[in-house]
Amino acid sequence: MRILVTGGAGYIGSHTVKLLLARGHDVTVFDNLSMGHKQAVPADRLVVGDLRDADQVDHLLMVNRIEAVIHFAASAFVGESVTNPAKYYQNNLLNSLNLLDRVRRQGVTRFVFSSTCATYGVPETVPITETTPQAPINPYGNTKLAFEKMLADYAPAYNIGFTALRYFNASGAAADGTIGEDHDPETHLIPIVLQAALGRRPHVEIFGTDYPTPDGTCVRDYIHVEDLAAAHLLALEHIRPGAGAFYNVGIGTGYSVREVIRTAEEVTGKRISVKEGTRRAGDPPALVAGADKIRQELGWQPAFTTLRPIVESAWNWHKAHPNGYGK
Ligand SMILES: NC(=O)c1ccc[n+]([C@@H]2O[C@H](COP(=O)([O-])OP(=O)(O)OC[C@H]3O[C@@H](n4cnc5c(N)ncnc54)[C@H](O)[C@@H]3O)[C@@H](O)[C@H]2O)c1
Ligand SMILES: O=c1ccn([C@@H]2O[C@H](COP(=O)(O)OP(=O)(O)O[C@H]3O[C@H](CO)[C@@H](O)[C@H](O)[C@H]3O)[C@@H](O)[C@H]2O)c(=O)[nH]1
Repeated sequence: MRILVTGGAGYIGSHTVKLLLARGHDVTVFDNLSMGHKQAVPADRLVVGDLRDADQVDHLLMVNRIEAVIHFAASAFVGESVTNPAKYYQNNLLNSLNLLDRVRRQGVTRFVFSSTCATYGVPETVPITETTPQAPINPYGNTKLAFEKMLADYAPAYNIGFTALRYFNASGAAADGTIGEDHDPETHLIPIVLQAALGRRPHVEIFGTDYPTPDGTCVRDYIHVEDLAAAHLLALEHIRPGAGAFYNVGIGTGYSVREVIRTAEEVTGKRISVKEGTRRAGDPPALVAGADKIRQELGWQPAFTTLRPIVESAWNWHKAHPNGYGK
């Protein structure tokens, strides 16, 4: 398939591009490199540009005769979305709408969207299923939910088929060590903990120890980035024009911030210094996936089902690339 991958030089995007290429797809990556890395994708696949430029997007769809779009490009930090919501509405909603309108005009009928468990807000029950009411508690989640709704309205009207994958917390790195997670600034827990283990940070701050969870710290479902990539391939294969589907993608087990730190200490053999801090705005206490639907309907099967091998895979990358992709 001829596929346009927006945000394909980013963390999850680059792992998905790697898998798509390995399966023989014809991939064009479109990324403004605001967060992504040109080293994360083959040079001959990368087009540097911004989704704001709808004409460039339109041109790419046309000249490359694109058959499917996987849309990763977004601003994706929960905390930042609370302090700078304008950035999130511009990038995640308006720029995504630009893309979707050009997709519509060019008659592309397959669209896969990176949604998030942040659309559920503070869920009434855990694990979260796809029918759990969506009520985001941060601007990031609001923008992602709004775009889900746009897709649902566009699909039958314009014969676009879509799958929205609601990822839980992406983590880990490629098994062959070639690509991994490198954000600047880094805000995600696992890379921060591993940077502390490498001595590149003095300590890890725990954002809140008074949550209604077993040890008082937030609980998340960490899903390996290669298992996420595999979910995109399955999604592409199952899309039907004019119809949409929503799937949670997680392992179904939650780990607290303290458990992540403890696991990282075991994996790295290093003591990690911890500072107990206050809550970060916009964080729900516990997000754990009920992911039976994607297993049953798409036959998705994660290779990583517990935290430890996920942290090991991330550690292999961070040890080998202490400066990430470098400057
Ligand atoms: N990381 C997670 O745990 C997680 C969980 C749920 C959902 N998601 C979603 O998955 C997607 C990918 O997340 P990630 O962690 O790989 O993030 P990332 O920041 O590593 O990747 C996003 C990529 O999009 C690019 N980009 C951003 N705005 C752009 C624009 N206007 N035009 C062109 N390129 C642009 C960035 O340069 C970057 O390479 C995002 O949509 C995010 O909201 C991530
Ligand atoms: O230095 C840190 C960093 C994080 N945390 C906590 O660790 C947990 C995980 O945080 P983080 O790794 O920043 O991920 P999330 O905030 O859960 O957000 C990620 O996961 C979401 C799905 O849950 C995605 O939608 C987002 O794009 C992605 O950034 C949260 O409870 C944080 O409060 C800390 O205690 N200290």
